[in-house]
Amino acid sequence: MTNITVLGAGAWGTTFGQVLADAGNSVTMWAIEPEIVEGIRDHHHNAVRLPSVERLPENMTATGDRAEAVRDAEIVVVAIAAQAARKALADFRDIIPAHAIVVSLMKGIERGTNKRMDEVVREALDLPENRFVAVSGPNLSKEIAAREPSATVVASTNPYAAAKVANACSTSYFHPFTSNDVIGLEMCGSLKNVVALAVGMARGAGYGENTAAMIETRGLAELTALGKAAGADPKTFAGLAGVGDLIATCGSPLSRNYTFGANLGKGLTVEEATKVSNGVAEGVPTTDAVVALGDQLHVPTPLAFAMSHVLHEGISCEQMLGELFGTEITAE
Ligand SMILES: NC(=O)C1=CN([C@@H]2O[C@H](COP(=O)(O)OP(=O)(O)OC[C@H]3O[C@@H](n4cnc5c(N)ncnc54)[C@H](OP(=O)(O)O)[C@@H]3O)[C@@H](O)[C@H]2O)C=CC1
Ligand SMILES: O=C(CO)COP(=O)(O)O
Repeated sequence: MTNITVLGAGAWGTTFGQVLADAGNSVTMWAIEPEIVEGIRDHHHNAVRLPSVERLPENMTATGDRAEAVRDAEIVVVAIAAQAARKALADFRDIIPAHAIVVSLMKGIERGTNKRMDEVVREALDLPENRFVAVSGPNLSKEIAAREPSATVVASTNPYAAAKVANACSTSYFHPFTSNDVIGLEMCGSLKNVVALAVGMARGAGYGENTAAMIETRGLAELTALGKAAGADPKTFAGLAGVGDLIATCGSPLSRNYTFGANLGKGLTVEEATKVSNGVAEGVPTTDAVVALGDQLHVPTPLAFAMSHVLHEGISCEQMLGELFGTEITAE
């Protein structure tokens, strides 16, 4: 049994907490909102973020006190909305135990700095590379919360840390694979959200399978090119964290990014789609960061560029699709 603390009791943080508890660990959730803390601690229920689970495991508790949350942690899992992570983690910088492994579940690129979450977490906590682990894959929280069979990828440049975290989250229904490609994992998880926005938009506008397949495949080419330029292993993009997560996220209304895009395709404004979103749609702020990262790495990002015009200028789905390809015919 390992003492594990999860920072952020959102839909995925709480679900992953349940996975860790099911695997036999002692799990402490940390959340800001007293209502969420009391719900998990006193009633084993997160009515705000994960109402579909009636009773969370007994070996799962919660606190709003930062020092108490991490005091005995051997593993600290971060599941905070990506754009808020740096600021939220600053308060934990001096209190996380010296040898604890820190795991990021987040899928986003920081707007303004264009940094991946491995970079943000390590900078915010002053964490050495060998204590950082990323987890990413086709992991729609509601399905895993219902204990439906799923797999994920656990990546670290330190094989011992990856193995420790993989063992800690292995259950009969949740199967972790390990990898050493942290950059690839981060790029896949973040960029697929932008692709899901575009696919959702096309679906919301009424288009079918061909259009969805076109966006997903061109999106995969875009995220692979950008990932390679950032230093990722191209093999990662063909795996669970790449194609796997694209299939899950671009194909399900359980995805907040897909749903956000679908609402845009149905004619809602960005403000209206934000209001009805059930949790964070990371692709929205990440879109600008992907365009900026593309400029920085000299990689064309037509899909992210077109989606940034949707988000900032309100262009239609037809216009967005029109922007994906120039008039010139090129080799695939
Ligand atoms: N849901 C899913 O299926 C999956 C999600 N992910 C990724 O995991 C991350 C978290 O997602 P998820 O839990 O679903 O999102 P939710 O929208 O359900 O929750 C977001 C979490 O971030 C916290 N948060 C937001 N702002 C702050 C802040 N300033 N300080 C501290 N905490 C803050 C929220 O706290 P509060 O509740 O108090 O607002 C909440 O715990 C995202 O990056 C997402 O892409 C990855 C795989 C699957
Ligand atoms: O990352 C996810 C599934 O793997 C969840 O997607 P959303 O954040 O769009 O809900």
